[in-house]
Amino acid sequence: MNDKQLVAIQAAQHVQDGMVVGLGTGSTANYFIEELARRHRDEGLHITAAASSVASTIQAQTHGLPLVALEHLGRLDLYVDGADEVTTNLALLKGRGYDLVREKLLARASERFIVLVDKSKLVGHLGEKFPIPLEVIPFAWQLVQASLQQLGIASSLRQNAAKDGWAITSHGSLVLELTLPKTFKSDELNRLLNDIPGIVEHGVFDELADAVFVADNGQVEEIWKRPGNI
Ligand SMILES: O=C[C@H](O)[C@H](O)[C@H](O)COP(=O)(O)O
Repeated sequence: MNDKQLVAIQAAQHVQDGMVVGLGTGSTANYFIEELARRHRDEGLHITAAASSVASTIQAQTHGLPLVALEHLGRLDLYVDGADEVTTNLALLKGRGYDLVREKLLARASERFIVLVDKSKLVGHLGEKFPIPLEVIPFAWQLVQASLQQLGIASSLRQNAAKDGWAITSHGSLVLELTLPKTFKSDELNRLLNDIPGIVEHGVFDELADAVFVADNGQVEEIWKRPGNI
């Protein structure tokens, strides 16, 4: 069993009967969906799931999890997802995939948000290893880029790796990737990006995670924001 699978199985133990559970996107979240489906099938665990992307919808359908559309949700009990970077104050960088909007909606609407990473994702500040992704309304990308330039932040459109052209999200947005000229505190960066019109959503998840489960060579450490809140 690899570290991503290990941490996902541990997170699935936090799911209780009757919960509404948000399903993240990515390779780690896929292991969580598999384990949740196994508990649903083998242990009769009764849950309702909400998917954060087209990819996690298909993963849940393939494994036979009952899904509810976001339109029908007012709140969730638990959201479980991976992340690209995690700081010591549990701020996250997400969005190497394409589904920031639904991911942040679910993270915000959930009673608890558990993040699953391996040790390689721990960083000193956001943007240390990856550019910060922004989903932007297609007709606004140059205006958003100009707003960023005024703040001294360079950005470029994400390319579609599989074919010529630009990356397009599930909601038809373009993706701008930012290279930060200096180290920003996560709350400062969050505020700054929230203030720019034309940005649909961005990859800085500040003050949203309740716990980060970190896998390291077959061991899992659970870091809870409020100790004892397990
Ligand atoms: O949009 C992508 C999500 O933020 C993923 O949760 C993140 O990229 C981590 O993915 P993985 O679990 O595959 O490392």
